[in-house]
Amino acid sequence: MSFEKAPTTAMQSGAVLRVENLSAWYAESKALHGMNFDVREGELLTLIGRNGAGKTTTLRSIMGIVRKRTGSIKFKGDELIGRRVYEVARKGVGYCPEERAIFSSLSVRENLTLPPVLQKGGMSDEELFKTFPNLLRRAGSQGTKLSGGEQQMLAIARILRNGSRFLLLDEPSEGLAPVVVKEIAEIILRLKTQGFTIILVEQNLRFARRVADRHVIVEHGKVVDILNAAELEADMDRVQTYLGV
Ligand SMILES: Nc1ncnc2c1ncn2[C@@H]1O[C@H](COP(=O)(O)OP(=O)(O)OP(=O)(O)O)[C@@H](O)[C@H]1O
Repeated sequence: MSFEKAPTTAMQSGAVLRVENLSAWYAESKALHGMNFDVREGELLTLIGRNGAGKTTTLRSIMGIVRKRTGSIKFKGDELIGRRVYEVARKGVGYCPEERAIFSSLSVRENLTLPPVLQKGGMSDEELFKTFPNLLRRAGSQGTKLSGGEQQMLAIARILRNGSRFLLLDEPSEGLAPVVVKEIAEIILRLKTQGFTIILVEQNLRFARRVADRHVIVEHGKVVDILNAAELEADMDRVQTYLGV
């Protein structure tokens, strides 16, 4: 598999998202234990770590899906802790869950147009279909009839249409064939070039390496290391040790 190299991000300005001492719970069970990291405008950051490390919980905590949290999550200076999911979404944060959440009985077009536009500047249907030509071909097909890759594209397209400029993508490559993974990587790189800010949870290190500016390594609900793309390339052993591969 070969990817184009990620475009270098222009010197990033300040943090658009700042996570400080974030802890989170599922009922009485603590899943995050004081996470600290930030994301700069236009940056593509990955969360990497073993199964159960807390990557998905971090995205769900930012989005407000996990409600029981302490610490601070500041988005453009506003505190997100205490906010409801719809309020976070209205601020321009889009979440694409691992399970993709496609309405199976609806067509591609209906899946795209059903959710409300939350922010001005969402992609028009024309732009969307240009970015995702496969979806144009399948516009009338039912959600269940789509391949895994098409479902992933639809899930991403949906949050672009609603105007989100800050994207939380949970394992978009999961379960997809290498050729489709490559297509998704190219779409993500294009979004980055267009100025979207992205947090990507990814187990596929090869995929993560090709698209990201920085990598946040998560272990037992904590950030144990942060490496930029060049540092990761220079010290793959370090990352592989974290991942246990
Ligand atoms: N709905 C839930 N209820 C209770 N515990 C949960 C729930 N979801 C996750 N957990 C627990 O929280 C911890 C962090 O899980 P999380 O899904 O965030 O990890 P992850 O790094 O995303 O791993 P994976 O790639 O396996 O999803 C794990 O111990 C997991 O068992």
